[in-house]
Amino acid sequence: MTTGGLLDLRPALRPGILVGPALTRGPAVVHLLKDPVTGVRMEVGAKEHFIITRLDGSRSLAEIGTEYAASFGARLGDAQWQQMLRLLSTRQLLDGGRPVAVPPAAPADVRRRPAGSGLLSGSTRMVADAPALMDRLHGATAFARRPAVLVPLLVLAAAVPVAVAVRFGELADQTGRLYHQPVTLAAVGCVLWVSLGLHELAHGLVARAYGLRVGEIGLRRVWGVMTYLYCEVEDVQFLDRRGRQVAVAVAGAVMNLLFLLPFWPVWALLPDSAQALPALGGLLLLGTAMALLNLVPLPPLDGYKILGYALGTLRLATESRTFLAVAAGSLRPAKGSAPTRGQGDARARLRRYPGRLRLVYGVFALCCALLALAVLAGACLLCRAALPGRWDAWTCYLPLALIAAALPLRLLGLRFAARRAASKPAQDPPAPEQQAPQTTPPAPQPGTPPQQREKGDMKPQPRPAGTAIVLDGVSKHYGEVHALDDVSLTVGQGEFFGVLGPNGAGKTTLVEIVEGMRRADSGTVSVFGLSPWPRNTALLRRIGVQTQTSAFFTRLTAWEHLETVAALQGADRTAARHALDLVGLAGKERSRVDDLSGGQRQRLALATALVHQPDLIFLDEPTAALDPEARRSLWTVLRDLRGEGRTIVYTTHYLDEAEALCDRVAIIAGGRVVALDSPGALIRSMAAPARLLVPADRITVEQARAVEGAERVLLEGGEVVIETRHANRVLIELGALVDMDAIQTRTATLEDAYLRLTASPPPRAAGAVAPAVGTERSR
Ligand SMILES: Nc1ncnc2c1ncn2[C@@H]1O[C@H](COP(=O)(O)OP(=O)(O)OP(=O)(O)O)[C@@H](O)[C@H]1O
Repeated sequence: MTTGGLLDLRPALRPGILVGPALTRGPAVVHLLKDPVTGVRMEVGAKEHFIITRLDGSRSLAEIGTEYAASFGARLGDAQWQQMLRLLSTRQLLDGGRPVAVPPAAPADVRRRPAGSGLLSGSTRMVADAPALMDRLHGATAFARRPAVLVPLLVLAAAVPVAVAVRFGELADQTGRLYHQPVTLAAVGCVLWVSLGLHELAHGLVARAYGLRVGEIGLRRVWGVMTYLYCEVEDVQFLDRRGRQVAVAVAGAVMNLLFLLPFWPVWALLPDSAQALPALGGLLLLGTAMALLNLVPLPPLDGYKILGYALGTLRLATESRTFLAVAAGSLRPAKGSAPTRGQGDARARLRRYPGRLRLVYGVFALCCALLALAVLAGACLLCRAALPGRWDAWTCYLPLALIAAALPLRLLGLRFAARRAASKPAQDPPAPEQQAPQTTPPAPQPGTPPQQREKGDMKPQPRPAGTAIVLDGVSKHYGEVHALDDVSLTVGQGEFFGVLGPNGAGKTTLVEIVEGMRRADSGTVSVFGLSPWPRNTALLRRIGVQTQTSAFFTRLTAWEHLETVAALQGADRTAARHALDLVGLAGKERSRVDDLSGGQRQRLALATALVHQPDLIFLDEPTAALDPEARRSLWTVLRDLRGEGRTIVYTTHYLDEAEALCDRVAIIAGGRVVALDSPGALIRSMAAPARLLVPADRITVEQARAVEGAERVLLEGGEVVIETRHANRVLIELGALVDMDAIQTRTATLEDAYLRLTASPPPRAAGAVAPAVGTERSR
């Protein structure tokens, strides 16, 4: 590939691409990017953002490069520009690039009712055209946005909690009486339910006023005990001013307080003997409490969003937890005089947090702990107030007693569920986690050609935000063989995570421990917040495992096989159809399994792992033994899966595949993680030289050696290969000797980085090579 003219290009970002302001996630500064056509969201680092915001069609890459060098003190090489452009192009973000592949509209029940969403939990869309409704409401409420109306309204809303505080005694007394009037209490509950609906609409209206879109309005059911109106507001984090983001989030609570205003004068004017007093007093007190409780900064309440927006942080709670874990890890007492490897890593990670963020995450964690204590204390006081006098002496300890009783019950429940799963896994009810509504991102269009390799730090944003897998200090040995040694890593939800390493490195052991098929000797493993060992029924349905030796019902047709697997998994025929379509076997449903080609069987194995729509998929070399074309077309399927927001853990020996597909890879050698980063970052970190290839009949080895900047010259086949870290300079020099079209540039690949990293693996503990006798092996 020739590079001449690259820096003269003047690319532009496609119009309409949303680029968000700076946010902090963990110790890093990131920006969100969203393609409004495909709905795909990504996170980019500050440097990528710097470049992307300058791609306006008027500036050349050379000019942007100069600005970049002035700001970051480093020049971007051709290889980096190529990576960046390729990445933007494959993500269809460049103007005039590949036509945008608009994802097909998924059927409403697929979008709104993912696996686990049912009668008791889930969401139902209530408004056909939510944006149009919001437009009309926006017009109708224009008067309220005038400062002359808005400011007094806000003052009145703020006055409501003050008034409640002043008249708290009377209101509490009347609320107490309300609890003895169940019918009136239910009526008050209904009024508050209406207030909750208005709360959601208020979020939508303020968002609409700032030009945001309301995606959907509907009813959400939670565990069959609660139903409430929701209004999905999109892209709040893309608003350029934090004040506006906060305004969208705070609007709901303000609406709840405004809703109470008309009831105040009625309540104040009623005589003391009026029968309606408990209802009105209860409404005012409970309505205000509802509004204020919503402002508590804990997820998923509005107060948490407000705090995140105000501080400009992403996933504050998760990142605070991570920060605490890192801080605790760095303090862990060392076994000997020197810090342990894990402790050293934690200290290095801790140093990456700037002082302000340490304060933010630390204070947030502390406040959460205090809030939890305050809630517990509040519950104790409530018990004391609500229960009859003779219990007074000890009723205040009731919440504590309940928590103490709930813990062993919960543990018992988990054990029971695990045993049940072991005996008849197919008939377990869906896990509650799975029933929680979740947004399925649009899948890329079927048939989209396989994308090119994607490197660099730009990663699609994991959806939904959160962690899928956390391993902390995991070790495993088989007799004398230490298969895993103090492995710690985290896989984000929605991440495509590669596990690479030479034979015997410990990959299978690692994956099997996460799957819950093996028990770690030490360390902790958590999958979606739960321990996978012993086999955890709540996790079984969220995990799909594809192995190279997937068992098939070979005498059945592909469709019968999938239908059978779906039935065993408790999934319906729609799920089997979805899985079959997803892997591109739609035309093969009538073929018998043993008549399928190797590639088609691999696809069927994938469909088998997917049939119950798991959130986390383990893939073990799904493209092994496939021809190049079949491999590439399976890549498309895997990308589609990734596009659906699923988390994928991918074990492979094909490094080109890992480079093309994975957001991050962990390279394991000798039972340890020797590198963990995005393929692009790993390649850069190894600073491997670029290779320039010139046909041997155009240049001699001696001439090539004489070129300034050439570090190593080899004769490979019919090519003279020049290795250099100064490809630009060498290219210019070579241009004087041979025609530019004859030069091919090969930038460093993940394979180069991998070979260097695994060249001298850390020594495995005693007896690493010889497998121990008598231990079990399941794969
Ligand atoms: N059940 C077992 N009993 C004894 N030793 C084992 C057992 N399972 C794995 N090992 C050893 O543990 C080490 C790690 O094995 P593991 O299968 O996890 O590596 P791997 O990276 O998956 O290898 P491959 O690339 O061949 O699949 C190897 O030295 C292996 O011989």
